[in-house]
Amino acid sequence: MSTPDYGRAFSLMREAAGEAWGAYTRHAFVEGLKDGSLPRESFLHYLRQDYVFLIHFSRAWALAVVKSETHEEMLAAVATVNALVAEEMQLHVGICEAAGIPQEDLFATPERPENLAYTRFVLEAGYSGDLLDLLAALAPCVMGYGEIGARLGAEKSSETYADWIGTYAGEGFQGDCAAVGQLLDSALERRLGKDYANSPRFATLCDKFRKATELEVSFWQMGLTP
Ligand SMILES: Cc1ncc(CO)c(N)n1
Repeated sequence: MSTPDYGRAFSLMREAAGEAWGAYTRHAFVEGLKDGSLPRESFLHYLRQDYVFLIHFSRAWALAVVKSETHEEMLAAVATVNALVAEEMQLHVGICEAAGIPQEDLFATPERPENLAYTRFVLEAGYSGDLLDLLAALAPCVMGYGEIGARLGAEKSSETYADWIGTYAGEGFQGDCAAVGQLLDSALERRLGKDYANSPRFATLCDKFRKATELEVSFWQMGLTP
């Protein structure tokens, strides 16, 4: 299976993240989703935490609207806020409701430190930086799940977590990843020029990308320990 193409900047940042990228996208939790061996309890625990994650993640994308400098950037950020709140969070509500966890309980889930660390890291990148700092911290979440979804959609050996896999492998989410990849490329070119990859600033953005990737690894690990 070929890896989906989410743009030039994403490829460069993923490359610069080194081993952390594989540790994230091929984590034991992910392999357990693929072959169905992940315990249901871990999955539901992860989903509850991820619902809280998505609340703060949506706030971070709303901050991307605030930090936008063009109408086009605003449109891309607004579309992502909507995809998160109106589509992805609905998946969590649906699966948890079917498992007997009502939506009110989901919203009141006590936040685990790994979850808190990740989302506040992303928000902080946006509060104290510009759109580039924020996007560098947001990109691993979006495109990482895009890569995982595409691979598991092609390689899964069990239907146990097919709903979850289908959400991230599907056209909707894959389209969101492509759009975020384009936003990242154009935001970089607008602020740093076409040769952005050789600017000193790019190295600091790659650091943010790598840090967020490491926080994704911790998030999966947290999922394995209900
Ligand atoms: C932790 C985490 N990262 C990324 C995504 C994809 O939006 C998600 N739902 N949860």
